[in-house]
Amino acid sequence: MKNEEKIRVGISIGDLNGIGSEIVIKTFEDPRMLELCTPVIFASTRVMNFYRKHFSSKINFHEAKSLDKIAHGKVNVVNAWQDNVKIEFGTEDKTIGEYSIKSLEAATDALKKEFIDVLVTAPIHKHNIQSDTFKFPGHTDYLAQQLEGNSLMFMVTDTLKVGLLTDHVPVKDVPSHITKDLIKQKIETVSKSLKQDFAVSKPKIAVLAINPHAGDNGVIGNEDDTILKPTLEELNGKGQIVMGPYSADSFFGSKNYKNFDAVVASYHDQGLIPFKTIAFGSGVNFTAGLSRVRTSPDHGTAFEIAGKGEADASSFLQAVYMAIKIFRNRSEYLHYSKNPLRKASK
Ligand SMILES: NC(=O)c1ccc[n+]([C@@H]2O[C@H](COP(=O)([O-])OP(=O)(O)OC[C@H]3O[C@@H](n4cnc5c(N)ncnc54)[C@H](O)[C@@H]3O)[C@@H](O)[C@H]2O)c1
Ligand SMILES: N[C@H](C(=O)O)[C@H](O)COP(=O)(O)O
Repeated sequence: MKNEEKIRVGISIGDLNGIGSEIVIKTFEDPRMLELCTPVIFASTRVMNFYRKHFSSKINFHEAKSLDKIAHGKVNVVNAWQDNVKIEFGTEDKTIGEYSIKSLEAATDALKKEFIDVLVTAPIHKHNIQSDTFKFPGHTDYLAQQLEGNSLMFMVTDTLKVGLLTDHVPVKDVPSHITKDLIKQKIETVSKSLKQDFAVSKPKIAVLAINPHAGDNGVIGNEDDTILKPTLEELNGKGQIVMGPYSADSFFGSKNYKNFDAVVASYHDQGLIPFKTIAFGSGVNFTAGLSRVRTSPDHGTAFEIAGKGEADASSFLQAVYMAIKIFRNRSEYLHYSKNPLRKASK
């Protein structure tokens, strides 16, 4: 990216029958957004114009005929398909699911080839995206395979950050996934992301217990004593500030989370219920730990309100802001860590 150019924000359109199109249009119909960034929507001009009419929006789309024709100052649309697609808001449809994957694949390819700087994904429907060729439970898992690094589902706002040890894992399988190596890798990723993506120089991290009341000395499970505690001790011995395991039930109610830069939860709902309760609408789902930046809003396809003009676009807007902020922080961090200030000679 040249310095004088705006950050190019790639957008995968998500499930065409969900609220993705509405939140994307609501976000970019404000012309001030074009002063901040250059949006590039991966869908089709035909389908985007259908949405424009449906939502009676004044937004104008610019068809970028190829990735090197992305125009600054415009809301670009790259055709990820040419077909005529029938939209039926609120309907789960396998064929529609295929278009969400075409959009995601085209956007990911552009991200890898650096035609876009960051990726913001509108919500997909996890059931109708499944096929013989696409068997991922979500964006995080797909991008983990496409990009370099160790992925981490990191739910973030400016003041609350929750990372997960396990993400799209059925509850019955959670304990077998939580190994010492996984804990070390995820906490290391949280720590690195706090430094490079959020400019926290000495991260302070809290870890939630796996079992109720941290197992109560083995009365309610022993994983906290046998796996989590010794691993946290080891990490602390290496200079990280990692505290816990804390009983998860009272951790957010007591406001203890405010004492930390990030909280690590053992499994999806342990972390996402408090996060979405506190931050629904302003929260952002960030895939940390990978070679490129991807964010998304903290909600799904919301089929029951799709097409009605009722969708709240604030979380998508925050996802765009957050992707830009992380991209800038990371670029700065990488620049300065490659060129550290020389020590003064004695
Ligand atoms: N990033 C993603 O792609 C993503 C994120 C979460 C869920 N999902 C998927 O979406 C599908 C539906 O999931 P769900 O029903 O559990 O969650 P959901 O977020 O779609 O809906 C939960 C509730 O919140 C409401 N809601 C959600 N977003 C809203 C918005 N922007 N404005 C107003 N109300 C909103 C919905 O109407 C519903 O009542 C599932 O397949 C799920 O896996 C995808
Ligand atoms: N766990 C996410 C959430 O509830 O917001 C959601 O499933 C999306 O996951 P991906 O980002 O992997 O699609």
